[in-house]
Amino acid sequence: MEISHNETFIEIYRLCYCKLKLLRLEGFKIFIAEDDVWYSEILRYHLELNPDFEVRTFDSGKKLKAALHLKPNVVTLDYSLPDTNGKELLAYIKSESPDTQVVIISGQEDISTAVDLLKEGAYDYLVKDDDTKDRIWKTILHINENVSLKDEINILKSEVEKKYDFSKTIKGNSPAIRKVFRLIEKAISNNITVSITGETGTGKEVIAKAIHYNSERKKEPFIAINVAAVPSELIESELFGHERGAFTGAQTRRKGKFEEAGKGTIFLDEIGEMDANMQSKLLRVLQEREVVRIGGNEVVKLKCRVVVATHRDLLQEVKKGNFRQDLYYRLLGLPIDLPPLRARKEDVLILTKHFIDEYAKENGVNPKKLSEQANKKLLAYSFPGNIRELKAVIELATVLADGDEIEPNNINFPSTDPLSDLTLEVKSLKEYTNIIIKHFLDKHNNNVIEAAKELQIGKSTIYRMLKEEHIN
Ligand SMILES: Nc1ncnc2c1ncn2[C@@H]1O[C@H](COP(=O)(O)OP(=O)(O)OP(=O)(O)O)[C@@H](O)[C@H]1O
Repeated sequence: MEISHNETFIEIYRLCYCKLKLLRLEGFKIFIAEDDVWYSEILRYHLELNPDFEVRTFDSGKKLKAALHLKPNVVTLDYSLPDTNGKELLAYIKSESPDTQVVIISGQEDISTAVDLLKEGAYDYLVKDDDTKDRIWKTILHINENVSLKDEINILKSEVEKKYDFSKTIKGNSPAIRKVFRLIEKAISNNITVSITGETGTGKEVIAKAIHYNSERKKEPFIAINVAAVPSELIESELFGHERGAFTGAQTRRKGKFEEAGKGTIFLDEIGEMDANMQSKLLRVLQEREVVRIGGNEVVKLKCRVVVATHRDLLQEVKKGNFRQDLYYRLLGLPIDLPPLRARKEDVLILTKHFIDEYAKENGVNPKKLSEQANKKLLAYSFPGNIRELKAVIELATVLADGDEIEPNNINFPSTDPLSDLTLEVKSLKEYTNIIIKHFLDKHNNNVIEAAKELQIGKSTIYRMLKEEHIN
């Protein structure tokens, strides 16, 4: 019997050893608290088959407590030690070393005690019998994998944090973006709600993440939700969660985004698109600082920071009656306005260089240069899609450029803007004027009155020019 168990162990061990080796680079500490010395030594023998496991044994609760500062990964705990019981020791371990996982080993099966202990944080409850060693092995393997995954998540998190070190990633040196940097610093050092405004693609989400990943909340979740992208009938349950059976289709209980954010940051993007009914619900949640899942009555305290963004002028929306004034003031907090790219031309070339370098790094090629004419073409364009559009344009230009230099013909704007080519060639004033008139006529479907209105000139001027210049 014993031999077949040994074989099973060694087999499982062989299968899993390589995986464990990959998963963990340092020793995995296992403490066995067991007053039956013989049983304790058998466990130690089996667990030490894995050279990555550092196993220590303790025959009393007192001795185990004295060694807890070594922060074991796992404690296997005999439920009835001579000087204490499993329940008391579990609570002690959880308070002194919260990351330590505790596997309770009991001489007898007692379901209600097992349930109690699991509720209080025990990882598993095993009954001593011939199979216990196999089951401990598997349980420890699970714990080891979980610890490795947690380590991996922490490494990824710190990489994300590095990525959002805003002084390195948010490019730009215009007075406008420098003002934004100063506001981000303010937002980082306190918990005030932040409202970010700016046209699409100006970097609102980048700013929200920079605030989160540079604040004290950086280890907690950053949860983003685009209000405009969620159908209005689902938004309440997305934000606040729901209980099982709260409505047709609610088959399981689900946490809302506020609850998911915990002590982190919730980013409500496109807040200006929220409908009136939902606005009043959100206002109540923000005022009371608590949420209740749909169909439930458990109150969940709100601990997250709120960052909102919109491309709309919210005050204007308040005036038009589309956005609640009280909600507007509750959300305003620290306002950060991101000017469009066309209003910070200094940043266009800085961002262009950044995107060229980024592309080269990602693709393992040398960064290309921008010819002077290509520079001019970029600066003359209005970038309705802002930084997102610039990034796409530069990536395409880098691909299209044959040599080391990006030429104007490699730069293609998705939205054709004839005015952007205006300064590329030297023209007479009359020629410039014709191009402008043609552009505005096109824009208004040849409606002379509308074009004249936008250009703030008389319609007869346009008719005269059409006649003189034979413009169709
Ligand atoms: N200052 C910046 N430096 C470098 N890259 C930036 C900067 N601002 C924005 N970007 C890049 O531009 C793109 C658009 O940014 P982001 O998604 O944050 O814009 P947005 O304003 O939230 O857009 P939308 O309103 O459409 O949601 C992203 O690829 C982002 O990495």
